[in-house]
Amino acid sequence: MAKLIKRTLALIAHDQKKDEMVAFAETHRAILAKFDLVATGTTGGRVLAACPELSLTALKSGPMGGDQQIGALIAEGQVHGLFFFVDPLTAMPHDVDVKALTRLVLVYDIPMACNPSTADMIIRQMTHLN
Ligand SMILES: O=C(CO)COP(=O)(O)O
Repeated sequence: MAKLIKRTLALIAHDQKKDEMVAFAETHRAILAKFDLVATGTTGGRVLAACPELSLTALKSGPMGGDQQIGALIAEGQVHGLFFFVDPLTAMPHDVDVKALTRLVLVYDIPMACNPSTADMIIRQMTHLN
């Protein structure tokens, strides 16, 4: 029987990592097209500009609560994978939000990739999900 509900993946990239997120989305656009996507605001805008065919909902920008929105979706069981390209070299005003989000990923055992090489491996494993 056909599956009626697509699984959802979340995409987030800090500013210094957004080009890498766009490259990731372009490389894997065929797989990503099989999922519903959510993203923080600026990341979502960049990905949609590069891959307008994707089904992507852009939430608030990270510093304005976007990480928390994605954390809430994880707590509700609505996110099945997180691709969060983290910048380890820049201090973030919303660092506590980032920590809260990654904590919920651990609580709910959601697959998470924090860099492009891990993201490549995980997305290839996800081809069979949808
Ligand atoms: O800050 C972010 C994640 O912590 C990303 O937010 P934006 O995608 O809105 O830049």
